[in-house]
Amino acid sequence: MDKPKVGVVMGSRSDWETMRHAAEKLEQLGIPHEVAVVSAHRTPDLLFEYADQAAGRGLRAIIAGAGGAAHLPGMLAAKTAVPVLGVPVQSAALNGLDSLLSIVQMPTGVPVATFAIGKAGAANAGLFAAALLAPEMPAVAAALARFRREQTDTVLAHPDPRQP
Ligand SMILES: Nc1c(C(=O)O)ncn1[C@@H]1O[C@H](COP(=O)(O)O)[C@@H](O)[C@H]1O
Repeated sequence: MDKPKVGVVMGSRSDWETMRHAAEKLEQLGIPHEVAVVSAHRTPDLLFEYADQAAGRGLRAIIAGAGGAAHLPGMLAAKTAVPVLGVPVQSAALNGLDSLLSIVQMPTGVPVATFAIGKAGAANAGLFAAALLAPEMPAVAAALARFRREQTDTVLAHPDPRQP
């Protein structure tokens, strides 16, 4: 098994229904990745350990999803220079606006690349990680180019929205 290049982490198992869309894109594009629940609130020591070891283990990006008071992506970014891609998970109380604002409003000096709320954001975070890796992984570059071509072809093949 290839060493993981991307870590997909989330604050709770309940986030998997959203975050699986990131993992599926990585799988589809042939990117070795790992998946784990890591929480700034519930497992703070594990969070620090994960961040401390990320670069040394060869991770080139961390996709971090969390909902509500979504501190996970920002805390990871505080502890590692590995790029953190933050995915706001849709919350029950505030529809994910709380998650989005918690992730996007980072102080200067500690960036988190923030994606859209929910599964579209998760999928795009997976695609963005692929774009980060493409220059050093020709097979990923080719898979990404193929994905985009097929996406375009699908739209062009069905230009009339009245037709099924
Ligand atoms: N935002 C965070 C963090 C964190 O930021 O570290 N850890 C868990 N959570 C979030 O709490 C929500 C509810 O979690 P439960 O469903 O387990 O109660 C989840 O969306 C999770 O991401």
